[in-house]
Amino acid sequence: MLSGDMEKRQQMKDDLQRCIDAHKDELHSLSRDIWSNPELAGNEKHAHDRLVRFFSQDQTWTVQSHYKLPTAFKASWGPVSGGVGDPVLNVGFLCEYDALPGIGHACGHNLIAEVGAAAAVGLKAALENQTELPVPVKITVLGTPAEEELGGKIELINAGAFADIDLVFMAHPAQQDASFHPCIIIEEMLVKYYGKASHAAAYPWEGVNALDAAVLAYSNISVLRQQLKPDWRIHGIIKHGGEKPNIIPAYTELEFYLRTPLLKDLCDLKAKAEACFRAAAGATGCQVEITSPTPTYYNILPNATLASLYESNGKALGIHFPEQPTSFCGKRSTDFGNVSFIVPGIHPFFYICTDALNHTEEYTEAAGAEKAQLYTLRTAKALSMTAVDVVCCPDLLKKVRDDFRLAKLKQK
Ligand SMILES: NCCC[C@H](NC(=O)CCN)C(=O)O
Repeated sequence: MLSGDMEKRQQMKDDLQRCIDAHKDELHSLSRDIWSNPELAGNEKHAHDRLVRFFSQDQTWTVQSHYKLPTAFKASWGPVSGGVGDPVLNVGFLCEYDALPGIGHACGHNLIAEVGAAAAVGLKAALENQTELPVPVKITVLGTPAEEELGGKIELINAGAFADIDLVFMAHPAQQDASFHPCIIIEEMLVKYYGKASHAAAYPWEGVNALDAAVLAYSNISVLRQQLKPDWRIHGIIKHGGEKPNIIPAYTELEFYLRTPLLKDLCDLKAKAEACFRAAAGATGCQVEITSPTPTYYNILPNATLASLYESNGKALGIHFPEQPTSFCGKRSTDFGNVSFIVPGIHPFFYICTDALNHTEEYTEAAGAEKAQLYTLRTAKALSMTAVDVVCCPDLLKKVRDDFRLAKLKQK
């Protein structure tokens, strides 16, 4: 027999599930439209407009397009319950929608957008008729572009977009369901070599070969890798290697990603990498310019209370959470990590009915397939149900906030 409070929460969870199911075709159309029109980081114009239209069709949402960033948006609803002047609990849901170059939505960000929209619409349905919540509740949906490049969430943090948000939820497609999986710190290094052109056959001795520097740099990093800790990563490309075989390259450009679990390790890895890049310049007589053009993505802070609630709600919906997620490793990164340092939240991973790996063409196909929908909507329901638990139970909200404070202390 459920207690009165539990009975009310269950009724709210039933309401949100019915609402999400009632909107399933519209939600699928939303993510399919985004999937069919892949746009790169910072250029998600169609996705932005489509999501703004999705929320604007319901006049009870207050929608701000081009919110602080050209392709970010904000949709707000509420507050409900409580009296004028009462502190408001602002629950945030994040939508990502940037694709990858050449392979479209190979990370399923179209489904991230669908999960965020569905969970927000579901929570609204659960709250609409509530007049006696512990605190007034507001819902904020943030369209957070450019996760794969630029770090849209970090720009939004710096612009104050998260200042009044108390909880934050999103979920990411993967190969299995996991309420938490470690995502690590990442920093990009852009390396430019400047040499001197000359005819590569007639007067090669007159040239200073920037491609030699690039090749040496790549090789230096490749041998450095043997001496790195097993959970560190460094990987890169030669973005520009020259114009023609008979012109000794005067300019080359390389892009590298450096990843470590902890910030102090990142400093160590950056120093080792920089030594590799400068050695290549010295060996060839080139000048070198080393920059970090995008902000550092932080690791995701865990929140045990939110993760446990998510698992409990997910299991009630039939989600299987493997003891140890095996088929995908944690060596990936996300700008949600930076959000997790300023707002308590969760970023679960969810199965979409494929064993394909992210950032592959097979995953792109899976992210646009009908069979991903059941798992996508189920994830949205679990997120929304978790939000219901927290907004209805001040003790849980306190535990969430305690977890957040403890996790941040452990980072020091
Ligand atoms: N330049 C940042 C790359 C982030 C990228 N993130 C992911 O793959 C996670 C989901 N999109 C990464 O390479 O880890």
